[in-house]
Amino acid sequence: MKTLLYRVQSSESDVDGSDVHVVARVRPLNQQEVERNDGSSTRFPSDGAILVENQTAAKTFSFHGIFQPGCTQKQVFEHSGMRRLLSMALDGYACTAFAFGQTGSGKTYTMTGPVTPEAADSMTQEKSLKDLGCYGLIQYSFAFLMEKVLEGNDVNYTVKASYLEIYNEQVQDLLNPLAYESVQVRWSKGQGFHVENLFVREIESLDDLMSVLEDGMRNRAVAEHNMNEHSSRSHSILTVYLDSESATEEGMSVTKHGKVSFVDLAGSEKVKDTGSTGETLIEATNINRSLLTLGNCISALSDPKKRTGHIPFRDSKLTKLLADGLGGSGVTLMIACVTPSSYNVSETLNTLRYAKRARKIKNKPVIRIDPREELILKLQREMKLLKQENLFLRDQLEFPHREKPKFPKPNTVDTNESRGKISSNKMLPALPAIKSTSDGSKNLTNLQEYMVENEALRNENHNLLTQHSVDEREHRIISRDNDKLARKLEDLSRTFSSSLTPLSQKSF
Ligand SMILES: Nc1ncnc2c1ncn2[C@@H]1O[C@H](COP(=O)(O)OP(=O)(O)OP(=O)(O)O)[C@@H](O)[C@H]1O
Repeated sequence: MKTLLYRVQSSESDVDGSDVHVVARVRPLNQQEVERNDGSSTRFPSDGAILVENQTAAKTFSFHGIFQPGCTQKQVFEHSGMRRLLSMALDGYACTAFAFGQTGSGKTYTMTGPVTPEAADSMTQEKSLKDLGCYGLIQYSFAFLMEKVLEGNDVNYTVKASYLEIYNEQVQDLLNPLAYESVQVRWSKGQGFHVENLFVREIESLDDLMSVLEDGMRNRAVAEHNMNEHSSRSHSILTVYLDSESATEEGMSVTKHGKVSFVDLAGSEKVKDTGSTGETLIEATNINRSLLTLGNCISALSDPKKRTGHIPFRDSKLTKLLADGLGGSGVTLMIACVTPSSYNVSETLNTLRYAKRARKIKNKPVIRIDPREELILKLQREMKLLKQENLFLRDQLEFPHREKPKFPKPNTVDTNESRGKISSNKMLPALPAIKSTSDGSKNLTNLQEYMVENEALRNENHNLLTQHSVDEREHRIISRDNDKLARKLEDLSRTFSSSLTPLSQKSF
């Protein structure tokens, strides 16, 4: 029987993306580890479970999915939850996929595939999801995204991309490497933490996206040390922005601002193992410091008692830029990369402990949409409900149905309080013409018109309700009067019939 190299947890409870989706990937033993006769410290007892053992103890961890050594890149793409993450980005959510783990554990391999000059050279040859071979999650995701974007399905997408690295606590624009001094992380109320002056490239094809990756990777800081020939000395974030324009049921055009960020973290390293000195030692210190801050944020966010308190996002640029996906309004996939080598068992345990904590983080994902357009949409939906209520009330009162309003300014409501009578013609407010446009000033006009229309409908419904209760009260009073009259009539007829009794029967 063929053994499955990936084991995914079967129950998919998190449908809205509020749980951080966590999977673990174990790479094969490398040549150095084989030559050293390292044993394997990992086993895979059941779906989504990984058991790590050292000389003294064994510990089992459970994740959404486990990828064993020998798993293909395609299997990781298909079964890691990546497709779902991308679909959510296409729907307007801010999504993040990030790989973390010790140096040499396979983060860059998982995200972009093997880093060789040949691989980079062939990157810009137009490819499809089927022929990506050894490429990583990023290229598979690009192919998936562009397939969906070009399909369209009543949605118009505008695609852009940026690529940055955080090197020694400085943000550098990998698509515009000469401009690093002007690239700063800022915070604003509307955007949260964001990078100012980052170069954003317009994308029209899969080829364009591949060249973003290729250009960025060429500029990325890489160095050799004892544990990895091509070790990333920086954290990199490649972001694909997906602005989508679509029509709502009400015929309004809405723009959503989805995005997906692919984060390849630099690996934590024990300097005595990597042998880092000079420049690489400074890099290692910065890498370890920012990863420690990330670890502190994850610890605080995974603890129900601490998650509402202070989270030290501001302590590093990395955590500032990941803040939205960690306990914020984004959707996140984490890939914990580990080596099976018994020599590195304590690092493997550390990575999996962080991954376990990350599973407890709760996000509150929201679709990113222009607040004014969102308000218009809300008003349109409210109007629909008010109109339904209006129809119902008019039916109850046997009033004629509301005519389609033709004039652009609000009308007044006839509040004939003495009788509560409403003239159905007079009270019709304006119904604004609904325009399918995303143009700001027209949107503002629409917004004002909808507010006026909804206010008028609310007033009208209120008056109809008042009218309804007035009618009911009158109905009750008339019924009572009628009852009284009926009783009086009965008394009268009784008196009358007794007055007609023959004289002979009367006793004197
Ligand atoms: N799943 C895998 N299958 C085959 N080879 C792999 C796999 N994962 C990693 N490797 C190889 O292991 C080596 C280290 O991988 P990689 O550079 O991706 O590690 P990393 O975690 O990104 O390290 P660093 O933090 O130092 O950048 C590379 O030669 C890579 O090709």
